[in-house]
Amino acid sequence: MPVSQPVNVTVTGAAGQIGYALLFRVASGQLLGPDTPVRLRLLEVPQAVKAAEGTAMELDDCAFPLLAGIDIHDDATAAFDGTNVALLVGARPRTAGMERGDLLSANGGIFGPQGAAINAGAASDVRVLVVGNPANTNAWIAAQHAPDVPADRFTAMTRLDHNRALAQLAARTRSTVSDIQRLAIWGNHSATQYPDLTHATISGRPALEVVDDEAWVRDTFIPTVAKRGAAIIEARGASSAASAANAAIDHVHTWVHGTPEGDWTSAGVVSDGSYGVPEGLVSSFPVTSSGGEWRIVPDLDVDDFSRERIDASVAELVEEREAVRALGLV
Ligand SMILES: NC(=O)C1=CN([C@@H]2O[C@H](COP(=O)(O)OP(=O)(O)OC[C@H]3O[C@@H](n4cnc5c(N)ncnc54)[C@H](O)[C@@H]3O)[C@@H](O)[C@H]2O)C=CC1
Ligand SMILES: O=C([O-])CC(=O)C(=O)O
Repeated sequence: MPVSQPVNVTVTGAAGQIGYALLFRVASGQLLGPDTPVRLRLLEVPQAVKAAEGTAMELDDCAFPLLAGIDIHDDATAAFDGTNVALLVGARPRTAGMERGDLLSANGGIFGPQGAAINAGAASDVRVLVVGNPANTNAWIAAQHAPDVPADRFTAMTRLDHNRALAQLAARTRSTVSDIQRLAIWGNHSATQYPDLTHATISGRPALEVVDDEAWVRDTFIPTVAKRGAAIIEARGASSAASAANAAIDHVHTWVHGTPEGDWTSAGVVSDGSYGVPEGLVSSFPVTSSGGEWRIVPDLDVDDFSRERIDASVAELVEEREAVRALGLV
């Protein structure tokens, strides 16, 4: 990615609540670093373009030295033309009475064309992060419509789950999040996800030994992390926004700048068949990043409990993929 030339960052759903928490941080340099100017490309549906214009006015008013310009679009082809980083946040949320198939169908109608637009015009180094739910399957749909873009450029966000797990474990063990390494989220960004402590360490000691309470891990830690999105909605009356934006910043920053030596993080990436996850599915794995590429952490031992949890979440991903196929969306 160029350092002196502005990097084009396209954000879809720019007028939504995550968009509002995300754009200012991108423009201030937190996404790509303090030496990289950015040009923002905002994509919204026509009825939300005016709100996006309001956000753009506020971005101007911040006088960010790294912000090289803002373009606002209601057309995906224009919004992704020449884009280097695509943050696909805008999605059709689930509303009362909506079945899973309806949600997949509505989002297939968004992420298929956006994948095609990325295929048609994005820069050759494009990196895509899908935040909009169902994030893994939306990323898979977009990738299916972008045959000329290497599939590993399409990723789904499970960094929020990873960060939630770090916070829960730190609180329980009276440690800090920086003491914790090698925690992992596996599977789907949904309630079936598997937050895995079996390889995690806290200040170098096995996390499970520090916790020393299997029942807490099984009955409290895992469900708390997996259902945190619903708990935030219940408490706030709206879904996670600032923490989701923060995780998107973390995901792309790590992708571009790498993981620290000896540690890893979690991201939804296209499976290469590792750990029995069918090739091609976008599943969360423990991953490292270096040279701008994610790599699934190889050769981890998977115990019986973990195997069962990973398989259950991956089964849900397979079901989503089959439902999308049955709907004729790919
Ligand atoms: N992966 C994750 O960890 C998380 C994912 N999410 C998901 O992120 C998505 C966005 O959340 P919020 O910002 O809170 O929603 P929101 O409803 O506040 O904003 C969504 C925005 O997307 C726009 N939009 C809809 N269709 C679009 C299209 N085809 N092109 C461009 N823009 C479009 C809407 O006009 C709206 O402004 C939701 O799907 C939510 O479930 C939220 C939190 C965490
Ligand atoms: O649960 C939701 O609707 C939003 C979400 O993905 C999360 O907060 O993890």
